[in-house]
Amino acid sequence: MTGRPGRFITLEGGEGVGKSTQLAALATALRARGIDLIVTREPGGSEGAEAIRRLLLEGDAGRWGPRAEALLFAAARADHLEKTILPALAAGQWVLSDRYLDSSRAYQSGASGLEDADILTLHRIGSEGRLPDRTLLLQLPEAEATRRASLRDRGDSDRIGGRDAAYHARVAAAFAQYAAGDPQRFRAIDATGAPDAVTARLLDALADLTP
Ligand SMILES: Nc1ncnc2c1ncn2[C@@H]1O[C@H](COP(=O)(O)OP(=O)(O)OP(=O)(O)O)[C@@H](O)[C@H]1O
Ligand SMILES: Cc1cn([C@H]2C[C@H](O)[C@@H](COP(=O)(O)O)O2)c(=O)[nH]c1=O
Repeated sequence: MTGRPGRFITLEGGEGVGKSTQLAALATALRARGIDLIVTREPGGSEGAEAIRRLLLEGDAGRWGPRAEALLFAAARADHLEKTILPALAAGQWVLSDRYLDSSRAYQSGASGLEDADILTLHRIGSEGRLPDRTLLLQLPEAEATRRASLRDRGDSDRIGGRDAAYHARVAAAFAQYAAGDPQRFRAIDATGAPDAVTARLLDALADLTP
């Protein structure tokens, strides 16, 4: 126990925006400021949720329809929250998560056509509607995101990352819309430029929460 409240921070964005790179850099910078934290990810972050991750991301494009996919993401999130996120917060740790609810809103609703209200209902049932204290949305121009995603995947993208450009454009537009609708929780971060410059922007966006 640190005596200070744990904070729940999520990093969101489309493919290739640099979430993994920035999560690692942010964790290092926050630890250097004396913050005790864990780094986690979705889908995954607990034993059960990692098993669901494999179901979701491996296999044929048509393995799951949009509804089954949304239910699986919600089930994985429920386990992740219960087994990993809530215990860490209760112990006073910060939790930095690579993706969370807003990815389901952007991918399964905004891009796949389910209702946002239905995704939020699944979240209420599965995860008591728990929201992050701050959501950092990394944003890149489409061409740069595509370039970085292909560097990352080297021709071997997963079931969802491999969807077409129009799908990923809808994901990016949905993220932007959700961020604009909730400026208290979201901060939109320009992810262009050198990694260190992006990390500095992320730290600025957490300045009101850091000790
Ligand atoms: N600021 C940056 N400038 C140039 N290249 C970057 C930058 N940040 C990350 N990259 C590169 O872009 C690719 C994608 O980065 P990364 O894996 O961090 O992002 P992501 O796709 O959002 O994360 P995830 O793997 O969690 O989906 C990697 O090859 C990484 O080295
Ligand atoms: C949490 C979550 C994720 N997705 C998608 C987004 C990505 O294509 C993959 C995860 O891969 P990453 O390299 O680990 O980012 O899953 C989704 O569609 N819905 C979600 O709720």
